[in-house]
Amino acid sequence: MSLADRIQQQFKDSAATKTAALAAMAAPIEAAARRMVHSLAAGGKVMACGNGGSAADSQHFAAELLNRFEKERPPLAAIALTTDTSTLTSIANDYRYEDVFAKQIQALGRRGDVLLAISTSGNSPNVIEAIRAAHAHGVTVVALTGRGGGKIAALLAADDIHLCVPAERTARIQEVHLLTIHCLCDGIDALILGETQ
Ligand SMILES: O=C(CO)[C@@H](O)[C@H](O)[C@H](O)[C@H](O)COP(=O)(O)O
Ligand SMILES: [Zn+2]
Repeated sequence: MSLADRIQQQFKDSAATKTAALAAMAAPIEAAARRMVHSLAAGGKVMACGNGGSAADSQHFAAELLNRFEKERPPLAAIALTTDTSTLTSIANDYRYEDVFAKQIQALGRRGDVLLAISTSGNSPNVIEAIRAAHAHGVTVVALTGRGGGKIAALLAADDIHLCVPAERTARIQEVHLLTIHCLCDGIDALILGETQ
């Protein structure tokens, strides 16, 4: 296959994955946006975590909430747990890499907060420990996964929300994760600004 053909195939696969994901994900994305607005309106905050590309997604989402997405509205309480290298390296060095997000949630998590836990495989141990810490502190989990949700699917509580991309390939899953994050930002803004009910 030529390089041009490979590129064309990636675009086609990405578009097809997004179209296939719509049916499975639209309703839980709506529920997640409503849950986040409910938490923010009650004085809660949204925390986000993940590894690699999902760490970047966590930061992308937190920045769009705290600063702005597409419209003027008040800054929203959001934090990525992936950014403070002193915190991350000291927890990984003194305890375990599995604890890098969980310990931050133990310190910062309050009942009614929301954790956006991102993992394409659903199997990253530090994201799993973050979900356990969230449950222990009354923090609702919105899990953004793929590949059936892996171990995270079995770990979620009844009132958690699972946004699972019906795809197997990490890159395609991540592309739907970014679309999902932008749907959440758009939905949160529309609810806060009274543009939708
Ligand atoms: O962006 C990519 C691959 O596209 C990588 O950086 C990827 O995020 C990393 O391998 C992560 O460690 C994968 O973790 P997870 O999605 O399985 O939780
Ligand atoms: Zn990537």
